[in-house]
Amino acid sequence: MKRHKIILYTEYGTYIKSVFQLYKQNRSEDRKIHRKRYPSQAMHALEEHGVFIATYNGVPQELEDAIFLASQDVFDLPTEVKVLSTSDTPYHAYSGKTPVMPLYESIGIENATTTEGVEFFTKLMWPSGNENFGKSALMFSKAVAELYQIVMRMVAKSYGIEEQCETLLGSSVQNLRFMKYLCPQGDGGNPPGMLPHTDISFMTILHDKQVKGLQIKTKEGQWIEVDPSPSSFIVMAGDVCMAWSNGRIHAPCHRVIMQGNQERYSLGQFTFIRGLNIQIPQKLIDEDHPPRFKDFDHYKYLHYLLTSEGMKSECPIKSYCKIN
Ligand SMILES: O=C(O)CCC(=O)C(=O)O
Ligand SMILES: [Fe+2]
Repeated sequence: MKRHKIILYTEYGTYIKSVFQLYKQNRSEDRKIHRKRYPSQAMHALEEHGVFIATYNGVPQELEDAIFLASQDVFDLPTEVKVLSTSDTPYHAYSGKTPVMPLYESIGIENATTTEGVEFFTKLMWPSGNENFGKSALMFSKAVAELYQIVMRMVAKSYGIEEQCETLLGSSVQNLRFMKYLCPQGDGGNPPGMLPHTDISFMTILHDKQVKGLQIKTKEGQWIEVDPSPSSFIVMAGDVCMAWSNGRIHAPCHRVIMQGNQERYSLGQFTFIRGLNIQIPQKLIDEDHPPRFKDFDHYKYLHYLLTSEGMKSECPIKSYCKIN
């Protein structure tokens, strides 16, 4: 089996630095924490911050170039074609330049780690085919899915729930979304690139073409700007992971603010859990941590988000399945 190197960087702003401080007493010389030595680093980062930046060598430079070319290719299509990307699942369809987020446009491939998923999308966009697009999307999605698995196995090892984790991984579906943000025009105040939110996924892995914009809110309420760098993948817990972990893992609020005069392209691989009830692992329940969430189905939760109750709720995951 191919082994990928993953380094959890801890040097991005105060946000990530505070993760570093946890380990400072054990290591004096370097600020990179290797997976073998500190498998619990991922778990701690997700509990404390809900996010960390992984430097991951599973996406070689050629694939990196190819996937951003693919992204440009899809956004260059006429709007009439892009709107053909519909979905029965909320938040999975094409979304473009809405009045609340006029700079933002996104389109996604469901089941992007499967040939069928990628072919379905490619044929919809390019009925006469686009081999380069299909190849890059599938390879990129598979590589990022591998990073997701590495992270989840690290987390599971720390919690002692390796078996349940494999079941969860077996039911994980990857949706790859291409995102594009225009630069703000004129001087009449900056419209948001993306409004503040927490993710509706189990986990999200973000990667951008090195244009700043993403900001993450700390538990203390401070917005931290994420500095993009090559090979950096932002691993972030979604609301569903928070509930699954019995509230131990934090799902951070984040947003995109466009500043400079460059368009921003980013990629998000969103993991959803299909065909398996989300259930808090027994090991994460004890006297000090009574169960805080009922079992639930991730896709039913997605549909709940569009109900009037879900839309009104300040924290839909809690209104949906929190035990009072
Ligand atoms: O473009 C980004 O970096 C963030 C996108 C995001 O937060 C989302 O799609 O949920
Ligand atoms: Fe997000």
